[in-house]
Amino acid sequence: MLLLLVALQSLGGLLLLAIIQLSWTYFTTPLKSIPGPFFAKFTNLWRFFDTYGGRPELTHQLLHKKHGSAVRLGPNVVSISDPKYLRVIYNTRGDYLKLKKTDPWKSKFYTVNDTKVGNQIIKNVFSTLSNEWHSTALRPIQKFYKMSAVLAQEPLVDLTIHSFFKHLDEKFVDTGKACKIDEWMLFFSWDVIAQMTFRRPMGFMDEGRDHSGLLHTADRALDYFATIGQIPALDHWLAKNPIRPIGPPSFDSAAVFCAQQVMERKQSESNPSRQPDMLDGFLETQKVNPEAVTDNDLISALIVNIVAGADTTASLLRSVIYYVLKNPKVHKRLQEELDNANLATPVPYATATTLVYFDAVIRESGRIGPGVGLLLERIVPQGGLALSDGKLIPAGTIVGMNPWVIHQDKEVYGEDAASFNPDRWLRDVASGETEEDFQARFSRMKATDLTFGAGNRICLGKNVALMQVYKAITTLFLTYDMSLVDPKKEWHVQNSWFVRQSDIDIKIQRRKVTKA
Ligand code: HEM
Repeated sequence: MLLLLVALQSLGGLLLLAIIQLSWTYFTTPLKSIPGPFFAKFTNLWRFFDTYGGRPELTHQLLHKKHGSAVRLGPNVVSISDPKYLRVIYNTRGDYLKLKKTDPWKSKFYTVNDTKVGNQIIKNVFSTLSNEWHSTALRPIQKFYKMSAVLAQEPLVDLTIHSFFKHLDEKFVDTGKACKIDEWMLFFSWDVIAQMTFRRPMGFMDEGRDHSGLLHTADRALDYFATIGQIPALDHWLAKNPIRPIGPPSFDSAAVFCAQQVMERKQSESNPSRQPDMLDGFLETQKVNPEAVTDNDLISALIVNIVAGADTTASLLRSVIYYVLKNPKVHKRLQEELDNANLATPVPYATATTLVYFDAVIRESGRIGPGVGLLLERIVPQGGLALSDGKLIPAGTIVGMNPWVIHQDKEVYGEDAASFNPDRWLRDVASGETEEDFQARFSRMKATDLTFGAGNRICLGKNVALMQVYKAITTLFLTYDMSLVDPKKEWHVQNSWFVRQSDIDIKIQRRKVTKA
């Protein structure tokens, strides 16, 4: 009985302490005047559950509609939607850090993405919070992501497109079966990035399924990253638990695969007539400067290529296909442009970029359905962030923009910002828009585009992704007639930082006009 009383008293004490702490947070915070959901002002549990629900980008859109351009999503977290601040928060100086390790402010969202091998925490170019570490890691490999270097691998993309179409023909065109194009775009994107990286696909298209379980692992890892990233302190007790890690399945198999590729390549005879891939480039750099590029650095760079570059590209590919098939007029106009352009197949990247309407379709798909769907979190530096309404967001606050929110800005994208309309990326001759006005509007839209992030931490693989997408989509729409099995059905979307779309079943036939 006495024991029970003591337990109840202790529980009561703890509860009281928690209430005092929450009230203290609520009443003393300098962010009191920033509106937002009531519970978000006390605890990050609000955003944890919102993200767990799978569609946080929709909540963020609604909250900004209701409260304006600054919304509080956590006791120390503010979401910003005013495009004016995009170049302030995501600048090239990098003073709005993902967070310095020594900072007391505890964002650590990105560190959830670190991996733990034994007792060692392994960071990567994406997850690191330090600008110094970031520059050191990037310096030796950055040149391989420039468009000139990426173009040298175009034949490897062609090879993967040929293989993709062979599978589409055999499995769906010849049999008349419906194709789950959402899955096939994922198989394609993992195989194509592996081709460019190691001159070897991961085998998803050949198997026609997630034969290694890697795709499932990637999904679970992202679910974990997105949700636990809202209360990053939990990561220490879960995946990074010092005694027994409790978390998503690890990327061990991907790490082993990458390590094998490095070892095999080092042991194989060099063959100058072979199509070079990214690993060749990385190894060459290591030869010149072995201190700057260790084997571990190599493996880490290879893993990042696969992990950051496959799901994201699949997301954009699916967006384009879904929106085009949902909009028959857009589909028709796109096919007309492709048919009239006298294109070779697979379509060369340099030619694809000259197709004006196609380019508008890609930009619009990335705008309306960006592949990343949470705040790109940064920390306000010394001096704070002054908002135009006079409020000051103090140093140490976590701020960020969600591409799904900022891409809906009506002042930049027009009153119909919520709809899919590739025409917004073209000059509106019918209503008398001058070339000069169009260029100004176009530049503003581009400057507000956060599809690939911005500033010093902008997407490293943007050129890689664009080459894959421009080539695959032009060649796909040129070669096949595709339609949704049920044109009224909506796709399913799961936002786990990367946005995963599913339930896109299509019918597919070869078009008469072309032969691949
Ligand atoms: C359509 C495809 C892609 C999209 C939409 C996309 C989107 C993004 C975004 C929004 C960021 C910024 C994240 C932040 O600021 O928090 C980012 C960073 C990054 N992306 Fe991509 N990405 C794509 C493809 C790729 C590819 C193909 C690769 C690699 C080959 C890649 C590698 C990276 C890396 C390494 C970073 C971290 C850069 C840094 O912090 O310096 N991405 N990506």
